[in-house]
Amino acid sequence: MSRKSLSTSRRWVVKIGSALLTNDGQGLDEQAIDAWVAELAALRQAGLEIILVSSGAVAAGMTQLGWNKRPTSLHELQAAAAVGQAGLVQTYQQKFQRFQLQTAQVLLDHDDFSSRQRYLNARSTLNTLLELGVVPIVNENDTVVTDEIRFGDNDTLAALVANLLDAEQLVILTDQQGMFDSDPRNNPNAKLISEASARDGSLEEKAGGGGKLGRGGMRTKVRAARVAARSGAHTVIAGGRIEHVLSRLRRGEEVGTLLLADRQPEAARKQWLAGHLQAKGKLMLDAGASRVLRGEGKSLLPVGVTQVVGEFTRGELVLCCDEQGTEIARGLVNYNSDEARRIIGLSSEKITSALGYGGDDELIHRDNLVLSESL
Ligand SMILES: Nc1ncnc2c1ncn2[C@@H]1O[C@H](COP(=O)(O)OP(=O)(O)O)[C@@H](O)[C@H]1O
Ligand SMILES: N[C@@H](CCC(=O)OP(=O)(O)O)C(=O)O
Repeated sequence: MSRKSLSTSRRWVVKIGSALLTNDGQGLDEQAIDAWVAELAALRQAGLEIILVSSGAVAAGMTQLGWNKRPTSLHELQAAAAVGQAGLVQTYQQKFQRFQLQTAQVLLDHDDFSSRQRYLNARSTLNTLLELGVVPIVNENDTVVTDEIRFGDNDTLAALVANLLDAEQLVILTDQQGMFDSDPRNNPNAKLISEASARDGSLEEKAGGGGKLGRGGMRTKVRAARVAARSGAHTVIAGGRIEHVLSRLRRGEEVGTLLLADRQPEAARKQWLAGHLQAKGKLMLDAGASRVLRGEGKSLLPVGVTQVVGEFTRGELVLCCDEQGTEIARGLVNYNSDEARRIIGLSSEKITSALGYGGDDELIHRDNLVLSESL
């Protein structure tokens, strides 16, 4: 059943990562881009709506500026992205034109997802482009974001775009055949995972970081699958160098790793974006925790909580309130209310001794937390 959804879905977000797009850092891999564009164009012409999330601005800019080492300072990365983004989009534009397809550049940042108005605006523009038959090419707006708010990797951005547009499928193309049970760069015996639930907690332990060109590695891809699953989108992580990878996926062939969403799209969407869940309790936060949640989008740790109000079980929705009692976020809690009462105020390493058994470090993981202003 699971691979069948790839053949029947109508809207895909396809993400192509930096590790794939560049010739080992020596500019854009034009031949590879030719092959993906040909496949994407064929899928589009067969009626599948495609949103392309493409990395490569920094890598392309580095070559144009004659730099052979990726800079570490934000301002140099931004300068490289500003130079490279133009060339990147122009490359796609020319290649899609051969198939009589128009492209559009869409640069998004964190604020576009957290502000309801900008979120709705981005959604309607992207939907209009799709209705017009245009292929939107999305990247992070690297030149304006700051360290605190940038996604950094495009896996997260692609998952949020899948949420935004109710895509049924997120396809992440990378430089490995898919997700392995450990990083194949370090373990030659690593085995490819064919299928798992996007919410399988053990995946993150098997996922390592990225290579010298990519940003997030497998870790951000696993997290992206979980984010995509919120709106019901399944995720495939597959090798971008596999011949005809996209058409093979479309045919339902067993390529790469399929991470299944285990919620229906409508339910997930209502829960997370329209805020339709009934809150079962409240966590009162100290000033530090409120600041971190609001400003940095981090997980909520027990140490920052001063009081637990109401009764709830693990996995239920609770409100997070600041010292004034104002709701600042809501999320799905990792402990029931009794356990939460026993661990609040404690640092994460003390959770096991307080409860007599081990559990999550966070009271609410950031993937399960939404700031209330974004609802
Ligand atoms: N369990 C795993 N399975 C596959 N790849 C993994 C795993 N853990 C870490 N990786 C690494 O993730 C890298 C891909 O991520 P990244 O370098 O960020 O590329 P991209 O630019 O495509 O996002 C691979 O080259 C691989 O070495
Ligand atoms: N926005 C950046 C992409 C960041 C990046 O490399 O992400 P990823 O492809 O997920 O490793 C760029 O265009 O260079």
